[in-house]
Amino acid sequence: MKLVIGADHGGFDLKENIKEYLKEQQIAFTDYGTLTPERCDYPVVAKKVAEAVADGTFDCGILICGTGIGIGIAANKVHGIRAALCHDMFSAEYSRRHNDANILTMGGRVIGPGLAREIVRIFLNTGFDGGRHAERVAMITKMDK
Ligand SMILES: O=C[C@H](O)[C@H](O)[C@H](O)COP(=O)(O)O
Repeated sequence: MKLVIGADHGGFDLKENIKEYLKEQQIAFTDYGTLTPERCDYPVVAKKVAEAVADGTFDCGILICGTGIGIGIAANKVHGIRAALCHDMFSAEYSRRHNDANILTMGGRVIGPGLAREIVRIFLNTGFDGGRHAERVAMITKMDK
C-alpha cells in the first residue's frame, strides 16, 4: 500500500505525530508537507495529495488541517477522490467499508493523537465491502465527470 500524508500549519503537529506512529508500525509513507509549522494554505497541499492519489501514484492519503474540513473540501474537488472527515473510529471503519474513501481527513485542533492514531489504524486496515456500496460509489464517480 502506497500512502501519502499532508497537512497545513493547523495539522502540522498531528501530522508529525502520525508519522511517528507510521514509523513504529513500519508503514511506508511519503510526506507532501507542509514541512514547518509556519502558516500556509491548505488548498495547496490538498491539491497535491489528492492529485497524487487520483493518478495512482499513491493508493490512499491522510490530510490534516485545523478542523479537517477545509482540506477535505479541497481534496474532494479532484476527480476520483473520496475524502472522509473522521473523528471517531466508527466513521473511520465505515468510510472504508461503505464509501471506499481514499483519503482520510482529520483536524489537528479537534482530536488528540491517541484517537487519531486509532482512526488511522482502522482506516488503513479496513477494506471496501463492495456490493450495493460499489453501485453507490459508481454513482458518485459519475457525478464527478
Ligand atoms: O478548514 C481549514 C483549516 O481548519 C485551517 O487549518 C484553518 O482555517 C487555518 O486557520 P488559521 O490560518 O487561522 O490558522
